Amino acid sequence: MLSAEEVVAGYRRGRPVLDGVSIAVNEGEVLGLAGPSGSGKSTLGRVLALLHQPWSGRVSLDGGEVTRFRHRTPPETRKAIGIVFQHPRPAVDPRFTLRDIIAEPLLARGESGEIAELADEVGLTGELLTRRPHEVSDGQLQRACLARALAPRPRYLVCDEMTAMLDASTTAALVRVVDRQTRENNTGVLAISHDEALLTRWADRVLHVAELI
Ligand SMILES: Nc1ncnc2c1ncn2[C@@H]1O[C@H](COP(=O)(O)OP(=O)(O)OP(=O)(O)O)[C@@H](O)[C@H]1O
Repeated sequence: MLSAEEVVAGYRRGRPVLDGVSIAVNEGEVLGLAGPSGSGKSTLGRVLALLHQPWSGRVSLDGGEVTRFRHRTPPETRKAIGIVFQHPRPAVDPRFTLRDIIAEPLLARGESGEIAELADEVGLTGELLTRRPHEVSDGQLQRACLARALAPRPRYLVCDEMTAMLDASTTAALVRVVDRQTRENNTGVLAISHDEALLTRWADRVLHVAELI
């Protein structure tokens, strides 16, 4: 289980965005997180992915506290929690090919054999892998970002408005990829979206940020 307990977090002193929020994502489930713009969904996703350190409260992985920035946690913890953002372009190095983008987390561990398999999993064909970000669409780049997030085979995946920029067919394709991960690898997913209809179709259960206090 990946959980946040009584988290207080924000960006400006004395103005918490999350004020005593608790949430738990179970293995093998898609938990939807809904709420209006500005309600703190992304902040909570970043707290769970260890990219935003809370002022107080805890983040726990299987009951063990991991409340630290990613770079200060052991590699197993970093590997266990992946994240995909709404906007793929700022999330990638524009000089890299899609293949290099997907390979990045694997090369660090000396494993490159899985790249073709991952690319196939997210629906990227061979020739596309040789292109750089400016030569592909947002949807194709987001597929690469999803493959990169899945490369370390994370046990939990935060999808922060992952499909908000994408057309209906790419949205459906990426949701299917994440669903397969959930079923086959028992990955726990936090699906963040302002689109309640999408969450109703996709998630096993849906929570609203306002309910978490
Ligand atoms: N990097 C930041 N610096 C300062 N304030 C921020 C930062 N990121 C978010 N905020 C503020 O924190 C509040 C919550 O933002 P957050 O992005 O977590 O909400 P959200 O529910 O995900 O909204 P959206 O769907 O619009 O992204 C907002 O008032 C936002 O302006």
